[in-house]
Amino acid sequence: MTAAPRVSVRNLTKVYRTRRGSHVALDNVSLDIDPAEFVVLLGPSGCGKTTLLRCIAGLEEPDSGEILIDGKVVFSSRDGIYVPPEKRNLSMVFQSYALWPHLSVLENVIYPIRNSGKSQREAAPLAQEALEKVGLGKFSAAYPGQLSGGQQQRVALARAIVSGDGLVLFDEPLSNLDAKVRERLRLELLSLQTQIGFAAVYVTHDQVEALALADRIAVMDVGTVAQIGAPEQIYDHPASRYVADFVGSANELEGIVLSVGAKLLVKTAFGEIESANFPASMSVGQKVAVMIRPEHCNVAALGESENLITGRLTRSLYLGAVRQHFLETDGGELLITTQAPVTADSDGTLTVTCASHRVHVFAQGA
Ligand SMILES: Nc1ncnc2c1ncn2[C@@H]1O[C@H](COP(=O)(O)OP(=O)(O)OP(=O)(O)O)[C@@H](O)[C@H]1O
Repeated sequence: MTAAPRVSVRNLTKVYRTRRGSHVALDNVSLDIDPAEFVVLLGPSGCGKTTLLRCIAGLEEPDSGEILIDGKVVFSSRDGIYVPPEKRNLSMVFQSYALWPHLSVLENVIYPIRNSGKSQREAAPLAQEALEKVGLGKFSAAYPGQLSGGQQQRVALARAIVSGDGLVLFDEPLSNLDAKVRERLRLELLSLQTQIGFAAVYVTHDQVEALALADRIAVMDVGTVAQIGAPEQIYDHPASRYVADFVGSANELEGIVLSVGAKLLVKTAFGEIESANFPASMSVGQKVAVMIRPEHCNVAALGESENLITGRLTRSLYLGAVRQHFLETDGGELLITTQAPVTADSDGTLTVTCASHRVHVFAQGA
């Protein structure tokens, strides 16, 4: 038997009404989050991820739909139920840390425990233990202003986990921190989550962060969930051009289907391209979008014949872990990435190949 979801969002719609008109921020969104699952809401600015998080938290009241936390209805438009945030048994971590500046680190963490009715004597050791867990045991007497951004976010994390709620909501918690601290905290957050076993809903527009943290990523597109799945599934099998484009980088070109079989043959500006990744409903003559990730293109070896594209190598950039190369072809520019340096032929051109199972084709407009 599988455990009941920690969070169930059912047919949630939220419309913001302003003097300039109304804006549908969430359009019939449904989503289940398992206990101890880490779900990342990913998408560009304005797609509705913060609104969804705030609706789960109870900071925003949806127009219609239902939200259940641990099987208990906390919002239902049909039954007129709206449980306020403090009664939803969840914690939140914000981008701005939201610590009390006049309280010590320990007192900041004690605060939510006291609010839940425990005495100071009961709360203090629990708060100290949470601070030890985030590596700040020695800083309990310090004030937030005396700590670095990363340390302040650790205090916020301690405060979120101390309540023992099974659900923690994160609103871009690492985006104010520099890259190194962000990477460190990502790892710490993951090990805390594994250790404690809370469910996490985490908002970000940073795809690397999403891929690194998530059990499942929900890619959002103007108020809807465009695709939800494990990071590998989202990256390797994007359900639409939008998802393919937003997660990872992609060369995109338009094409027309020439033949449909086990593989699809498409006429593009780069020449004829074969794909083994295409929707079932393709037909000859149909206009399509072809997507090839830069890292799936390799320099063609002698005798190679699959999906060859030749272009003039105009620039190679060394980026440390990878190298980026730009090929000017008759059909436009192609970006490829490699780990090893590449050398153009004596006429300045380079021929690359891309395996057909790495070429994605979508119906135009998908
Ligand atoms: N209080 C509000 N009043 C009116 N419109 C709002 C309000 N809050 C959000 N919106 C609009 O709803 C849409 C979704 O906003 P939301 O903040 O959920 O997006 P987001 O994906 O979290 O974006 P970001 O990454 O920029 O925070 C946006 O178009 C936004 O302008």
